[in-house]
Amino acid sequence: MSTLTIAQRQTLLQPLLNAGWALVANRDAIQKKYVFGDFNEAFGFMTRVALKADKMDHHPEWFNVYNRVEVTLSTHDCNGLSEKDVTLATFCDTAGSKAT
Ligand SMILES: C[C@H](O)[C@H](O)[C@H]1CNC2=NC(N)=NC(=O)C2=N1
Repeated sequence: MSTLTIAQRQTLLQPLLNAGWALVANRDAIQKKYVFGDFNEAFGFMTRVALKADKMDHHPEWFNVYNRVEVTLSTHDCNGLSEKDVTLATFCDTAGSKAT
């Protein structure tokens, strides 16, 4: 697994940035903050993402308090953003569609 090429960053990353993901300062990673109606919705989101992550063998770095979930994605094996991060970020946005 290698990090995204310059071209891939334009074609694959840009749509995620347009959808609310942000580049993390001083790190080749992306982050998105989700706000749900309550903890139940937030944890349901985390459950769906966790099952997908384990199936992909590609796991998020995340923080949850009550109805908020902050997801950070990067690929440790290549120390940067890879296509796996794009896949998981896209899944997060589908699984997190109830977020405000
Ligand atoms: C041994 C296991 O396959 C690896 O450690 C996997 C697990 N999950 C992972 N998750 C992420 N985000 N990056 C990785 O490089 C990674 N590697």
